[in-house]
Amino acid sequence: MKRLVLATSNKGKVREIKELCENYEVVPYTDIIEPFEIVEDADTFKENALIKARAVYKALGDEDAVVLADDSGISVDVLDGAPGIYSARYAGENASDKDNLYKLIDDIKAKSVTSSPAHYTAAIAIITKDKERTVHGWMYGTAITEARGDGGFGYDPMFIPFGFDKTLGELDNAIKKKLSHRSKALSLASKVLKVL
Ligand SMILES: O=c1nc[nH]c2c1ncn2[C@H]1C[C@H](O)[C@@H](COP(=O)(O)OP(=O)(O)OP(=O)(O)O)O1
Ligand SMILES: [Mg+2]
Repeated sequence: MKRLVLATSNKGKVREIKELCENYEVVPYTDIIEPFEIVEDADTFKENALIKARAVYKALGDEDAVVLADDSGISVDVLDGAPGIYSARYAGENASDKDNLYKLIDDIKAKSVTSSPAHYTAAIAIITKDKERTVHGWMYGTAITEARGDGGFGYDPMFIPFGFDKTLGELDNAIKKKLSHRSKALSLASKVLKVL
């Protein structure tokens, strides 16, 4: 089985990517080398995914490694697309998922609405010795001003995917697996990986 090293320290992403890439031995880089800080200072999801994948590829020092990074976030229409690429640090540099979630709820409430169209974006970068590749996936829906359910991670308790009336915190995991920005991006990524 081909080994895929994930350039992430987000346990929610690791769990989802493992579930979605059954044909690979998926290993977070933190299982191989000491975790280190990666500064995600680009201004697009794509460039930030490349920064993470390049940093881990270099740190592994194994030219045959296949490294996959995910940079993702939620964009809320009523907030002109915020937090977007700043999703992980919306409530501050060391903010927890909960801090970010409740700040987003407060900021939507401050617009005097109880919901807003929103979408998730995932950019996936894959690096091998000869090439860098990127793919994207999106999931559209509604951001609401309360947290419901504890499934998924991050902003999932306040996100209702289009066509449903429950949040990703409440819905069965199988639904997110089918619909998510990450699963769509990974489905394209799997086509890239097949030709490696
Ligand atoms: O499916 C999702 N369900 C809920 N929330 C999500 C999802 N996908 C991304 N998100 C949120 C979490 C975090 O606030 C930000 C990602 O930030 P992002 O920098 O890509 O990830 P991270 O810092 O947590 O881990 P790492 O950079 O090590 O991969 O968007
Ligand atoms: Mg990050």
